[in-house]
Amino acid sequence: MNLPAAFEEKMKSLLGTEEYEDYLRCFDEPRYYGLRVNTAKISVKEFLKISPWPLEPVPWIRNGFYYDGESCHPARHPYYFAGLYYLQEPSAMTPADRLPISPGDRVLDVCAAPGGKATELGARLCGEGVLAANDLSSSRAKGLLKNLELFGIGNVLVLSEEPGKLIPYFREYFDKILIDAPCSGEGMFRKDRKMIRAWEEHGPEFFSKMQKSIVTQAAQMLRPGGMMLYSTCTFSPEENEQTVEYLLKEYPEFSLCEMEGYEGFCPGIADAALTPDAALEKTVRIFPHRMKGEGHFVALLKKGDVGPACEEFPPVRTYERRQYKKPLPEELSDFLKLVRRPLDPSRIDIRAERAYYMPEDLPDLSGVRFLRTGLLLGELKKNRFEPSQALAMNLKKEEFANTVDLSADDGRVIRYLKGETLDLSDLVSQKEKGWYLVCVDGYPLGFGKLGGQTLKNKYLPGWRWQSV
Ligand SMILES: C[S@@+](CC[C@H](N)C(=O)[O-])C[C@H]1O[C@@H](n2cnc3c(N)ncnc32)[C@H](O)[C@@H]1O
Repeated sequence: MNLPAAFEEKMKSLLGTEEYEDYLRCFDEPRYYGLRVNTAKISVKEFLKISPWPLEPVPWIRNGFYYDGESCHPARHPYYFAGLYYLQEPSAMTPADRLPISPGDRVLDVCAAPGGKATELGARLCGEGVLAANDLSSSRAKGLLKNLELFGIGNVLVLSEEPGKLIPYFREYFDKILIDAPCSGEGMFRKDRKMIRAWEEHGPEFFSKMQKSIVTQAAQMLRPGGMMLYSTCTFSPEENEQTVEYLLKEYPEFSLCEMEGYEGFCPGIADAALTPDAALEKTVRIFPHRMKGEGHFVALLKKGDVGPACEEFPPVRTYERRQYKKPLPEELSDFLKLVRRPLDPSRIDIRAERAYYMPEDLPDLSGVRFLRTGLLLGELKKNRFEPSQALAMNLKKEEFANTVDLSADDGRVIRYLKGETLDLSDLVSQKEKGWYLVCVDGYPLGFGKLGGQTLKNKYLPGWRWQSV
């Protein structure tokens, strides 16, 4: 294994020469493949009943499992297209799992693309509150939007901004913030050898400056009493303990919190800070030679309360609701009669022929670069309404009046995902027609329009199943 000499030296001083040998040995072991169940769509118990593959629990993550990536291909199964799980390296499941989220929270994921953590944060909101998922890279933010839509998360903002630009809009707005920072990726050397070359171009020093700026910007958007989780997939103290140390120095109202432990977790290294601080032992380091996952660092922090106890949780600021003032277009209200879920009409916003269902209590976002605000319900076309793929993924089967439910081994499922027209003469009568929600084993995949026992395919073309 050809590791940069400077990296080797630092790892030896971090681990000691003997343990460093254990670390090197794990480069010869196979990588781990992980799958995280989308609990917004299916419980872990139900998923285990229908899982097409043997799964082994990731012991420190409630909804995380190992699978055999050499023989199983969960990304090529209809359940993946139904958004029932996310494929994620097991250690990378830790940050979102250890940030406590309650339905109704306002949550910000500052560096969110492609959505490995944001999808879990969104699932735990259970449709209440708001998830703002941001990523500086607008091309990566497109993938983030797709993953959030696939997961069925509708109470979202997908933003693409430099975090400092967001401060005036969201000062002390969020209850929870996750910063999965851009980093030198040392923890991924074992899984992805390309990271070694990247490290040689931009190492810890480069990323540490960026991280300090991101954490201090994010700190200003957290409300007093709120919680922040900082994570990286690297080992270097400059990017881990020292970034946390910097935040604590700049914002003394923050303090480190204990998080739920696991026997393989190592405490953060107090001496790795510029001024050693025992509180840093509350942070967690994950080493690939100590447990079945790649290298990570996770720190959970709380923003101090202000003033006396009665002000501990200042009232949540509310904003004037932007309302669509005119009555809803008839074609939209007709379509919404098929949706069996209480919708608040004042949350429907129509912009440029597109209808959205907006999260509550948003600040005015004019001037922010975004890819999505709210759940895209669909498009108003000439005298008709076309529901969106995002809406199909956000609905549960029982929340739509007309459904076609196919079993995963019915060949029509893959044909539907490929964009083909389906013959449904065995399932529906001649007189049935209109919008149908197509499901696999009870989990929505997308819409189709039925007429004469034939289903016209309305699956989003950009998401179609590609033949290999
Ligand atoms: C470690 S990755 C995030 C992975 C993501 N949390 C996940 O679990 O899928 C870091 C991300 O930070 C983004 N990024 C880099 N600089 C940034 C900045 N200043 N503000 C926000 N995002 C930034 C990168 O585009 C990259 O997508």
